[in-house]
Amino acid sequence: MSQICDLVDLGRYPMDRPGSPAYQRMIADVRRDLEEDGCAVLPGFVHDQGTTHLVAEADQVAPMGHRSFTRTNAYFGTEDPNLPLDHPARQFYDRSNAFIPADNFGADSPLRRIYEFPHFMAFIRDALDEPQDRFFRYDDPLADVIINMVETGDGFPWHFDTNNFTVTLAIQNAEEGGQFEYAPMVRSPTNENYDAVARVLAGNNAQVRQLELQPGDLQIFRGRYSLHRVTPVRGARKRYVGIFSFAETANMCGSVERTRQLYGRVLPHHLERAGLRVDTLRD
Ligand SMILES: O=C(O)CCC(=O)C(=O)O
Ligand SMILES: [Fe+2]
Repeated sequence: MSQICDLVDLGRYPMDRPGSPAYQRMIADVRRDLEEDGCAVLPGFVHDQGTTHLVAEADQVAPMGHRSFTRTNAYFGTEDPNLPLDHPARQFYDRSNAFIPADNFGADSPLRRIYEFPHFMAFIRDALDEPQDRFFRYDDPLADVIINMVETGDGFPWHFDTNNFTVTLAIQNAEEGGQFEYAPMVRSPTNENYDAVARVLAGNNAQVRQLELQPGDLQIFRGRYSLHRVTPVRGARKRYVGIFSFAETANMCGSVERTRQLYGRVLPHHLERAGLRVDTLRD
C-alpha cells in the first residue's frame, strides 16, 4: 500500500507541515495565483514515481468509465428561444467524455490516498481561504474522487462549472490536444459579461490562456467565473485527469438525475439522500 510520500512531493509541497515557513510560502503563492486569475498550478505535486502508480491504477479501472455525450451550452442550460440567436446561451456544442466513478477507487487506491490524506483537505481549504465550517469532502460515493477520461474524438467544450472551485490532478496526457484553455474571471457573481463570453465562443482568444499541464501537476481553479474548455483529443493514448471534490456543507451528494447521467447508475446512498425509499415495498 502506498504512503503519501510515495505519491506527493512533500519536500516541494510541505502540506504536512502547516505553520512552517515553507508551508506559509506555498499558501501565499497559491493564493496570489488564485487572486490574479482564478487558477493556481502546482507543478510536480505528484512526483514521477507517484504518477506511475496513478497511471497504472487509471489503466486498470478505465473499462469502468461511463461514457456520456451531450449537446450543451456554456451554462449547462436548455435552449431559450426568447434570446437572440447569437446570445452565448444559445451556442451549443458537443461534449463527450467518460467519468470513472469514485467507487472504483477503494481503500488502497493511490488517488484516494491523496484525497483522504487529512492534511490535503486542510491545505486546499487554506489555499482557497475558505472557513473551516464551510469546507467538507464531498459525501458522494460515486463522485468524491473520480477520473475524467477523454479519448480520441472527445472534447469538453467551453463552459462554466457549477461548483465554485475545482481541484484536479493531471495523470496522463493525450498524444495530441487535451489542452486546458480558460478565460480568467470573465464573469463575476454580479456580472455575466455576455459580450466577453460571446467573443471567446466566437474564437477570439485575446483573453484566453492555455495551460500545458504535465502528469503530476495539481490545479486549483475557480471554474465558476472562468470560462474554460479542454481541446479535442487525438491519438491512442487516453487523457486522464483526477478530480477531487469538496463542498460547502456536510453530507452533500449529487442528485439522482445528475448522478445517473454522469455515472450511469446511482447507489442507495443517493436515493436515501433524495428522500426516496431504496426498496419498492408497499408500506
Ligand atoms: O479535464 C479537465 O481538465 C477539466 C474538465 C472540466 O472542465 C470539468 O470537469 O468541468
Ligand atoms: Fe469545468
